[in-house]
Amino acid sequence: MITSISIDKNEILKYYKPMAVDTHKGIQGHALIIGGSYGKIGAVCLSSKAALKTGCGLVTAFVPKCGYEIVQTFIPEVMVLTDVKKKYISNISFEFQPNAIGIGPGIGQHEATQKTFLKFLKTNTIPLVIDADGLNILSQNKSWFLLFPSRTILTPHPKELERLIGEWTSEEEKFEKTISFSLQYNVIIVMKGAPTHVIDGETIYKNRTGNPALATAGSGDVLKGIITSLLAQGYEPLQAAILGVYLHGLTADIALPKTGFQSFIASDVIDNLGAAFLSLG
Ligand SMILES: NC(=O)C1=CN([C@@H]2O[C@H](COP(=O)(O)OP(=O)(O)OC[C@H]3O[C@@H](n4cnc5c(N)ncnc54)[C@H](O)[C@@H]3O)[C@@H](O)[C@H]2O)[C@@H](O)CC1
Ligand SMILES: Nc1ncnc2c1ncn2[C@@H]1O[C@H](COP(=O)(O)OP(=O)(O)O)[C@@H](O)[C@H]1O
Ligand SMILES: [Mg+2]
Repeated sequence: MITSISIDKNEILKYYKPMAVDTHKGIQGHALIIGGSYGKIGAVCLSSKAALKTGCGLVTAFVPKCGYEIVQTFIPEVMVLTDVKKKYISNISFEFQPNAIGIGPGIGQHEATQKTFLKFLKTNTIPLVIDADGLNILSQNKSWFLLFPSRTILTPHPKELERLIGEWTSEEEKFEKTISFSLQYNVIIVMKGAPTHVIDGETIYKNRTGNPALATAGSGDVLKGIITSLLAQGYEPLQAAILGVYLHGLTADIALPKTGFQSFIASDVIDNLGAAFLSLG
C-alpha cells in the first residue's frame, strides 16, 4: 500500500540530532567524495564544501590529478587524494575507512572510469550515495544494479531517472516504476525535481521546501554533498535523504529575499546552510 508523507519541519524534528557538546571531528563522520573530470572539478568542490558545511568532521575528495590544486585552493579544509590519471578517474583507491561515500559529481563516463566504478561497486560495503554521471554509467550497465549495497541512495534528476528506469507516459507511471525499482534493489531514490520526492519502497516523501532558484548548475552536486555528510554522521540512509532535501530547499527559501530567483547560485545553497540549521532550533 502506498503511503505519502510530507517532508516539513515537524517530520524533520523527529530525528534531527543537534551536535553534542563533547563531540570532536574524529567522531563527526568522515565523508569521501569521488568525482570530477577535466572541466568538471567544480562539481567536486561544491559537493565537498557542502559536506563540510553540513557538519561532518572530515571530508576527503578523490579527483583526477588535474583537480588537486583546484580543490585545495577552493576549499583548504578538504583533504585531497588523486587518481593516477590527469583528466579522469581510472583507479579508485584509498587507504582509510570513510563513514560514507558520495560518488558521481562531474566524474564523466570514460571507459576507464566505468571499469574502476565496477570494481569499486564489487568490493564496497560503505554507505553510498550515487549521483550524476555515476547514475549515467549505471544506466549503461544495468546488470550492475545488483551490486548496490542495501539502502544505497540514488539522486537522479528526471533525465537521469529516465535513463535508469526507462520512459514513462504519466506521473503515475513514473512513480510506479520508481517504487518498483526501489523495492527490487532495496535502494532509496531521491527523485529530484519541483518538488523533490524521496521514494523508499511504497512510501513517498514529498519535500515542502525549495523554489525555482535551485534551477542552477551545481545545485544537485551540493545536495549530494549534504546527503553524504549526513550519512557519514550516522543518520540512517532514509533520514539522511529526507533531511538533506529539506535543508537544501530551505537554503533557497531563506536566500530568496536577498538573491531573487535569478542570481541564486549553487554556492548560495552552501552559504545559507548555517541559517537553515539554525531554523531547526
Ligand atoms: N561546475 C561543474 O563542474 C558542474 C558539473 N556538472 C556535472 O556535469 C555532468 C552532467 O550533468 P547534467 O545534469 O548537466 O547532464 P545530463 O545530460 O545528465 O542532464 C541534462 C539533461 O537533463 C535534462 N534535465 C535536467 N534537469 C531536468 C529536469 N528537472 N526536468 C527535466 N529535464 C531535466 C536537461 O534538459 C538535459 O537534457 C554531471 O556529472 C554533473 O555532476 C553539473 O552538475 C553542472 C556543474
Ligand atoms: N524549479 C525548481 N524548484 C525546486 N527545486 C528545483 C527546481 N529546479 C531544480 N531544483 C532542484 O535543484 C537540484 C538540481 O539538481 P541537478 O539537476 O542534479 O543539478 P546539477 O547536476 O547541475 O548539480 C535538484 O535538487 C532539484 O530538485
Ligand atoms: Mg546533477
